[in-house]
Order: sequence, then structure tokens, then C-alpha cells
Amino acid sequence: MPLAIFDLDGTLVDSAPDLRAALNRLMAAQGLDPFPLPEVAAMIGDGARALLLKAFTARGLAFDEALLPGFLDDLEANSAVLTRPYPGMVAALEALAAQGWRHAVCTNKPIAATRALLAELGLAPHFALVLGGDSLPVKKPDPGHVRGVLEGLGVAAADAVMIGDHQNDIRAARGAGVRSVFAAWGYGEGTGADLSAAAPSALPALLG
Ligand SMILES: O=C(O)COP(=O)(O)O
Ligand SMILES: [Mg+2]
Repeated sequence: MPLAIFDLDGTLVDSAPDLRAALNRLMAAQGLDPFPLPEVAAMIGDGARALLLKAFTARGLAFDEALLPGFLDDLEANSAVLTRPYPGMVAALEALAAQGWRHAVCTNKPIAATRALLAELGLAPHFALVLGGDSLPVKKPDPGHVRGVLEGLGVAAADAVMIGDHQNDIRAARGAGVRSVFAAWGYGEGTGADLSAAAPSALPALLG
């Protein structure tokens, strides 16, 4: 049975508004200026700690590690306030399942916030396995993150495809010997992807 491995932020769901809200709550608590949505979207892809690091660097400040646990708690509690699946995504997941595909999630978002988000949006039942950015010792772009999904479900690389909106997704898939589809509706760049999809609704035909 083929496996479709989905990235989360910027691929399955438009989560930049909640990431921005959590980031700006932290910024406000530190007496710092908020970030506009496009600037936050461009910082998403390397996980929550990296987002904070980039935000503080953008303000010319060093990042204090002691701020991370509170940010993670906020993200977990508020991961699906503004976040929604991309239009057509649920229908695409269902159509792919009807075509015989199983689904998994491979995200750099921490696993606690990931599970909360998937549960709150009713998406969890679609996925046979979910790995977050802190589920393994490595995360995307390390191919070990994608390999962890394959091994967890006993699927060969040749029977899988990775769908993602970021270079990290494309690189991790390539390193694991998995075909990649660039999710052009998300936040990042897809240089080097095997295929590109303009919208979730294109996935069922693209994957056959
Ligand atoms: O939270 C992030 O920065 C990235 O998450 P993603 O891997 O689901 O895009
Ligand atoms: Mg992404």
C-alpha cells in the first residue's frame, strides 16, 4: 500500500496565524514589536525553537533559551485557534485514501502541539503515523526523519511520496530516496522537487 507523507505547517494546514499570535504574545511580554504575517510565514519550517531564534535575530537580540518552554506551552494550548486545513485538503486526503494511499505526518513542529492541532481540527484519524520535530533525535532536512516514518510503518522508500512546502521537506525526502511533491500553496520554496502541485485538489490526479 503506498504511503503519502505530509508536512504539516504550510502543507496540510495554514498555521502561520497561530504561530504569529503565539510569537507576538511572547514579543509583547518582552516589550518587543510584533511581527506581520508574511514575515512569520517566511520563518516557519525549522521548528519552534528556530522560529524564536530567527525572530530574536530579526530584532537584533540574542535568544534566551529560558523562553522556549513557555512558548511551547502556548503553542500547544493555542495551536488550532486560527489554524485551518487548506481548502480542498480534507477532500484530497479522502480521495487519495480511496485510491489506496495511506497517510502519515512528518513535521518539524513539536509533537505535543502537532497532536493537539490534529485532534482539534479532526484530522488525526486520517494518519497512520505522526512524527514531530522532537519525536526523533533528528528532524528535517535530515533524511532520518522521513526514514523514521517509513520504518514506523514498514514501508519501502519506493512506495512513498513526501508532500511539503519547504526545502527541508524536499531535501529530507530526497535523502531518504522518497519522491517529493512541492506544495506550492504553502510558505516556502520547492527547488529540486520531483513534482509540484498548485493546490491540494491537484494531489489525487498527480499521485494517480
Ligand atoms: O513548525 C515549523 O517551523 C515547521 O513545521 P513543518 O515541518 O510542519 O512545516
Ligand atoms: Mg511546512
